[in-house]
Formats: sequence, structure tokens, C-alpha cells
Amino acid sequence: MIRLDVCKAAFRHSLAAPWVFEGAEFSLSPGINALFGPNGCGKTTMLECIAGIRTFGKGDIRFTLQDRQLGGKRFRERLGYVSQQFAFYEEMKAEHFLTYAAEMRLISPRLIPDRVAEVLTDFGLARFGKSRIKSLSTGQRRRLSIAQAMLSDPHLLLLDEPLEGLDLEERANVMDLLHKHANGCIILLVGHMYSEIEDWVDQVLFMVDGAVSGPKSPQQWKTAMLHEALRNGRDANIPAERIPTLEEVYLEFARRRRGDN
Ligand SMILES: Nc1ncnc2c1ncn2[C@@H]1O[C@H](COP(=O)(O)OP(=O)(O)OP(=O)(O)O)[C@@H](O)[C@H]1O
Repeated sequence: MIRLDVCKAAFRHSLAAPWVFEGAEFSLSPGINALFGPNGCGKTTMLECIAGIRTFGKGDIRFTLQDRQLGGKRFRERLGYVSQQFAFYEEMKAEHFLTYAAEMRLISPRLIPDRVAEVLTDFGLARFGKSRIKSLSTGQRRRLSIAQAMLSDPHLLLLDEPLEGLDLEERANVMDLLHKHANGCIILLVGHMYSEIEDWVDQVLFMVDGAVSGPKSPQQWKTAMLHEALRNGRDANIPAERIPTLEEVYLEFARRRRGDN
């Protein structure tokens, strides 16, 4: 059993600042989980707090792996994190970069060459192992950034806008790769590609005005919104003649959350 619980979590940048989010409470299990919300609502901050880069002002996380709660070093060993502005050593060749990243993770030296070859192949980069990072395309770089996070086979993978700047085909490639690794790993990604990635996404969280709602599957979000629209005599801004898209559900959810009727 693998599970991440975020318990009554809150964050603010200083004692004088307002809470970015407060009372956030949700549980995630293996699969692809997406955290959606408007610019500046606190998605990156939430990932950084879960990763331990920032500290919650209130609340906590619990990470459970096979009935054992892991914290500190043991938690970090199970964690992969790719930030929005992932920094590379541009002059390094891709395989040297991965070897270096594996050494930093204290992977046993005798296992490193095979593991590096494995992730290069897994992420469709086998023929770019000897290429300098500065010569890779945006999509190849993005795949390399996720590949380095997968080196230690994490059970929790946090990805900040992993599809940013990628073309349609590359976005599908990255989502396919994530789907392949989602069995036995909690993947939490943040971004703005709602309907476009919903076929790959198992659970969705919405973050609006400092509160987190969900997780629910895209289907559950749609059903919930349709039920609510029926209950309220269809005052909702969602179509009557077809199943709403995830974008429409989110926009309606945000409108209601803000009391903007
Ligand atoms: N170092 C900082 N000091 C003060 N406020 C900050 C700092 N970093 C971010 N913020 C504020 O915290 C809030 C949350 O920012 P965050 O980057 O988490 O949002 P986001 O939802 O990831 O946004 P986006 O979708 O644009 O990436 C924003 O209002 C932002 O202006």
C-alpha cells in the first residue's frame, strides 16, 4: 500500500502575509493525479511543501509505504521531484548527467550504468545518451528531467508543469511515459492542460482561493457537477446537451467557489 496524506495543511510566506492555502486535506494513491487551479493559487507551493523544500505553517504530510510511515531521509529516498525551471548542466552529455544524478542519489556504483541505460531507453532517449544537453529539444530535455527523477524508482513523483512548452505529440509522449510508471507510484503533476490530459489522469484536485477540493476522477467531477446543475435548476454555466469537458467543470466549480453566480 502506498499513500500520501496531506493533513490540514496551510502555508503563508510570512507571519504578516495571508495564507496561500489553508486547511488542505487530501489523500493520494498510486496513479496519475493532477492538481489544477488558476495562476498564483499555490500549486507550486503545495508541491514544494510536500517535497520538503518549504515547510507548512500548519498541518503535515504522512507518506505510507507498505504499512510503514516514512519521514525524513527515508521519505526523500522514495521521492522524485521535477521543478518548473529544472536546471541542467548544459555542457554535459545526457548519459553523464544521469550518471551524476544517480551518484548524487547514492545509487550503488555497480548498478548505475544499467540503470542509466534503462531510463534512457524508457524515456525514448537511448540515441541521445552521447548528446550534449544544450543540443536537446525542449521535449527531449523535459523527458530527461523526468528520467533523472525516475533513476531511484520513486514511489512519489512530483512534477511541476511537465508539459509546459511541449507540442501535442510530445505532450502525449510524456503522458504515455508517466502512465507506464504510474503503477506503484503516486504521480502528482500540476499544470493547466485540463481536458487534454484527462484520458491519462486518474484523479483530479482543484485548488481555488486557498482551498483544495478532491481528489475525484474526471468522470466523478463531471457527474457531481451535472447533479448539482440539476438540483439547482440548471443555473450552471455548463452545457445541457452534452457531457461537460473538464475545463467547463473546473470553470463552473471556480465560479461557484467564489460565489460568482
Ligand atoms: N518567494 C515568494 N514570496 C512571496 N510570495 C510568493 C513567493 N513565491 C510565490 N509567492 C506567491 O505565492 C502564491 C502562490 O504561488 P505559486 O507559484 O505556488 O502559484 P501557482 O499556482 O503554482 O502559479 P502558476 O500556475 O502561475 O505557476 C502567489 O500569489 C505568488 O505570488
